Amino acid sequence: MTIHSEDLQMNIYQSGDEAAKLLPVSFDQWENQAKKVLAAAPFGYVHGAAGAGDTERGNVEAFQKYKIRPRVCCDITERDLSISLFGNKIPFPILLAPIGVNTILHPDGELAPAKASAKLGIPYVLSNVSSVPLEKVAEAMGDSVRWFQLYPPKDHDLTKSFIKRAEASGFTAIVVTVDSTLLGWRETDLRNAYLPFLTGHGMGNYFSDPVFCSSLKEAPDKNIKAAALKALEEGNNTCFTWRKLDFIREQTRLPLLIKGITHPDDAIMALEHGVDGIIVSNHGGRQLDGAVATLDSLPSISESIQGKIPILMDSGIRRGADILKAIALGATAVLIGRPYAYALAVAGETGVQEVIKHLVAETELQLAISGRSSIQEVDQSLVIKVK
Ligand SMILES: Cc1cc2nc3c(=O)[nH]c(=O)nc-3n(C[C@H](O)[C@H](O)[C@H](O)COP(=O)(O)O)c2cc1C
Ligand SMILES: O=C(O)C(=O)c1ccccc1
Repeated sequence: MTIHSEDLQMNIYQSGDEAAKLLPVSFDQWENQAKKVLAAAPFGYVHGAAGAGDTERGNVEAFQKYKIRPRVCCDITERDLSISLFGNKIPFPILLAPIGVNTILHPDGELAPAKASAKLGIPYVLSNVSSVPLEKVAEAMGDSVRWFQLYPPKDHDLTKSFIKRAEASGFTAIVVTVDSTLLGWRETDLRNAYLPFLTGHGMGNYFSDPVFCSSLKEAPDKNIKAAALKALEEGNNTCFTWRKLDFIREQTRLPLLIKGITHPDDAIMALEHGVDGIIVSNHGGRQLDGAVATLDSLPSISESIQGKIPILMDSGIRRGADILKAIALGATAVLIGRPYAYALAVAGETGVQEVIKHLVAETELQLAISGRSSIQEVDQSLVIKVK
């Protein structure tokens, strides 16, 4: 999809009285509307963070330490936001982050963001804990680029089964998330006694898996809670080490990415263990409280990787300026989390498309007004650190 930022802007300006009826423009508005349409517990699940919320706040605040230093009198008539990732040309440096349990947000569940990303032409990273099984998501996406995120199960046969199913359904990369072998301390969810998996949300891939089902005493629909507890136990893979990553590496020739890296030494370990890409992430502050912001992690990780494999980044991206700063500090692309989750709750597939279109338009205008005509021209010289 081509997005003409000035046309998009002008359409909104000229909508007059209709403007009030249009979908939100800013992240804050999406969040406020999601709060209105959702019950307190599912809203709290998305909004919540670990512990005191320091990591989550820090992710957002880190962007203020860097300021864009524009150049002027550059020809910015033509703009190009496209990047190349594992042989695919992607129109904008944006992916949809893996977010599980989408049926708590919208009846279409993961089918809505999957279709939205297919229309936009950006990769969709499907969560291991999606409510809709991966085969159904693949069917809805045609040939569009999709990656599968894995919470590495303890059981090696289940691991193999998930990877084989993803390969058979046309997913073209595997993302192993390594920051969540235990669920963080999330006070909002504890207060609401709310864990959506226990009522069967987010279990699409497990409950449809022959290896998983054969490990149960009775079919998942006979005892949803028991089956969900078993799935969560598989995910509580507290003995997951680099050796287990090697096992995953051996199972697939697809590009393998590791998600949840914030230390440069771990980035080097990951490279040595054969990954093809690194996702600098702290899970949007939902796992470890008081942790380093991902933007602050980027320069040292970029330094240690030396351009050998792509570095992607998420956690706290809310605006076009954030995207440019992340790219300036070494990211090839960013993943968007909560902004699309809120838009999904408010307006389903249309909402997801809309929130991403606005982000793209803002990024393009920011790029141009800062004196660059292509994402390839964005490097460290775009920003200065001010505090
Ligand atoms: C409701 C919710 C569910 C999530 N589920 C997953 C998941 O299943 N797998 C995963 O790797 N990350 C998951 N994440 C983390 C996101 O992939 C991403 O790292 C994070 O949302 C980025 O931060 P942001 O929300 O500030 O953009 C989830 C995040 C949220 C908000
Ligand atoms: O809600 C999450 O952030 C999430 O991705 C998750 C789900 C299950 C176990 C651990 C993390």
